[in-house]
Amino acid sequence: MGSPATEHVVLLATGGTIASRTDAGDGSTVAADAGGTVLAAAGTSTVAVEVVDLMQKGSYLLTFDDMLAVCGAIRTALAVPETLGIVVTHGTDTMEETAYLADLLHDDPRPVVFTGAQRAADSSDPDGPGNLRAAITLAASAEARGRGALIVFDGEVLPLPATRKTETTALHAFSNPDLGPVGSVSPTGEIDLGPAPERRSPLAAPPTGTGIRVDIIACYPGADATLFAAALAAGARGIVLEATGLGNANAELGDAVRRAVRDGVVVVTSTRVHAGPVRGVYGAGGGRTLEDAGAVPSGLLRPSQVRTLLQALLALGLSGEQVVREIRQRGDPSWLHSPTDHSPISPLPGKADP
Ligand SMILES: NC(=O)C[C@H](N)C(=O)O
Repeated sequence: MGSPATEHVVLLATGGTIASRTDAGDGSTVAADAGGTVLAAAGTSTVAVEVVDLMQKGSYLLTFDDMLAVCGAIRTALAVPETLGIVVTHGTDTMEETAYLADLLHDDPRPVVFTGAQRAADSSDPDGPGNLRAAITLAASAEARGRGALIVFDGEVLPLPATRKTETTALHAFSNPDLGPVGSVSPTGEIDLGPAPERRSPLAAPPTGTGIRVDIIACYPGADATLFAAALAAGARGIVLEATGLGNANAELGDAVRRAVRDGVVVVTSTRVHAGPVRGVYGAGGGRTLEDAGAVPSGLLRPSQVRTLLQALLALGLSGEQVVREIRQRGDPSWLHSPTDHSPISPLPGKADP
């Protein structure tokens, strides 16, 4: 990579709105700037930054292999001893997926910090430069070590997992409804971080090109099993139910889940609700029925992130039993809450914790 011999931060540029401009042809907003331009917009930095252009895409266009390529580039950059930390500039739409995958695979104390923008680079008041300055500061800091991957956005530092994009246009694009932010970076670069969470052991890097299919199926009033069956027909090895409430579907989907699990498909129940755990409590097609049919409750993991985890586990070729264990452990609310002072989730009646 020809990295500088002095300590530096590596900026991995992938595109997104932070690198986007208005297309002269059709007026749409498209990723256009290389990483050097994105960095220049942030002004001079006290820390040296090496730019690596990985791709130039809106993050809504990324594939699982693209996400793995980002993780591979992180590993390559961390093989250089002078690398202090990594910044990934990324579209906000699917930052929660790539950052979570990076967090799952991260086996190094040095920080990996994802950031982006809500306003394009050619807007009159872009937010990308400020976000990038904060990300570089954090990636170069000793305070951020040992915390895996982080998202820094609009001054807030957010942990993975359970962080997701919760605003389509507001500058405060991300939140973590369950765990909250872990700290902040002020506009002048002061870092304030809470206690570092205990980390689960890292996953091995899955191979690219496996083509393993994992689909998300939404549950809603009147939903039938048509889309679930279509996913299976398309070859899905895993299905995430974006269920209602505590993780509920209906009797028809419950029957479909039972058959799919019997055929070796991993079915995970997540929820469309923003906060709180998924639990198998209700019958008649609710979460209890789904769990009895063999679905795995995702704990605090929302569909975007548990789909990423499931795809990684299946690509690693783990057994069904191992996949289920990993999902239960990595979504476990008591573990995700444990190292911080966030209030614990109150127990629910009717079903013991998994
Ligand atoms: N704000 C953004 O970055 C959204 C953009 N569409 C993306 O995800 O690439």
